[in-house]
Amino acid sequence: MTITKVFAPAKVNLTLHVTGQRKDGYHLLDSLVMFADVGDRVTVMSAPKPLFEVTGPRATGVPTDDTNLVVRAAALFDIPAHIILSKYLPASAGIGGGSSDAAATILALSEITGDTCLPEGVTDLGADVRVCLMRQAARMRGIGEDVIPCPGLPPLFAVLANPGIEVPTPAVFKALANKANPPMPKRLPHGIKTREFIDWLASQRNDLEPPALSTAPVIADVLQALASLPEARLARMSGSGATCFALFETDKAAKGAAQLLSDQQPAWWIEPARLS
Ligand SMILES: C[C@@](CO)(OP(=O)(O)O)[C@H](O)COP(=O)(O)OP(=O)(O)OC[C@H]1O[C@@H](n2ccc(N)nc2=O)[C@H](O)[C@@H]1O
Ligand SMILES: Nc1ncnc2c1ncn2[C@@H]1O[C@H](COP(=O)(O)OP(=O)(O)O)[C@@H](O)[C@H]1O
Repeated sequence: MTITKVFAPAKVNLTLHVTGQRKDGYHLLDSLVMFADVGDRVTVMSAPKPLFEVTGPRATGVPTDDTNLVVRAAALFDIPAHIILSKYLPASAGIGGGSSDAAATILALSEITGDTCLPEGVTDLGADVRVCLMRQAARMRGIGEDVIPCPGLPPLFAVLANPGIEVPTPAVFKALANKANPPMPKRLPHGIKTREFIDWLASQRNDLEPPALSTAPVIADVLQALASLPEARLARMSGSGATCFALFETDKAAKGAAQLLSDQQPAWWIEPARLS
């Protein structure tokens, strides 16, 4: 039996500019994305018939049927598999948990089958799956299908915080007042130091922050708590929320701040993370 284990990192939208809307309702984005060293785990075993299990500390409420993006991703391959999804990331949280799980499943099954081409239907799994397959710093445009790697950026040290409420992505896009906002500059930073990179990020935006705040006002408390942490240089929301992040210049500062925030807010999901 072949066993393949693949990590499914949290996706963090360091910036998220909404630049337009297509006729089918999907929004055009310009987003700089990095991946965290915290995430879910997908274990795939070749098996005589398909079997799917969800375990882990954040398994509650995650679908175990064929609506799970892992099952949908596995269905793109011709071989049956026993798949165990270990959930560590909160769901509907703006950090692409389901998309990253789907990408990890595709990577695992590609390794098992030896297929080097992506199966057809990947894009239909969700707008974020392409960038999650790349799992490195990337610029994402279009509705998520246009993804280019962004080498030359320093890793960042972050605290991720989620107040425990699920924020559905469609509701946040619907509440967005202005759909046509400026994109990021044509050329993104390259070969810069951490402090300059964070200063540059501070000059960019997440256009979904205002509509997410109107949908879930607790996000303002999360941003305020993150911004108040010692040595925090920037606090911002990821994706359509509710997970927010604070950025620090060192690993030590991020880990200390995560501990402090966990003491203040024991009910929130809080993780220190390295982003790259
Ligand atoms: C907003 C982002 C930013 O990275 O992240 P999350 O907040 O979901 O993590 C993504 O674009 C989300 O990607 P994903 O979660 O895969 O979205 P999908 O399943 O394809 O779409 C869910 C719904 O979001 C809206 N949607 C999504 C992507 C997009 N470019 N425009 C949209 O309007 C649509 O209403 C769609 O029906
Ligand atoms: N593997 C999965 N993990 C979490 N949620 C999933 C998964 N597959 C499907 N879903 C469904 O997708 C919805 C969005 O979850 P998720 O991908 O975590 O959102 P987001 O992209 O905002 O972080 C959830 O409400 C859940 O019902």
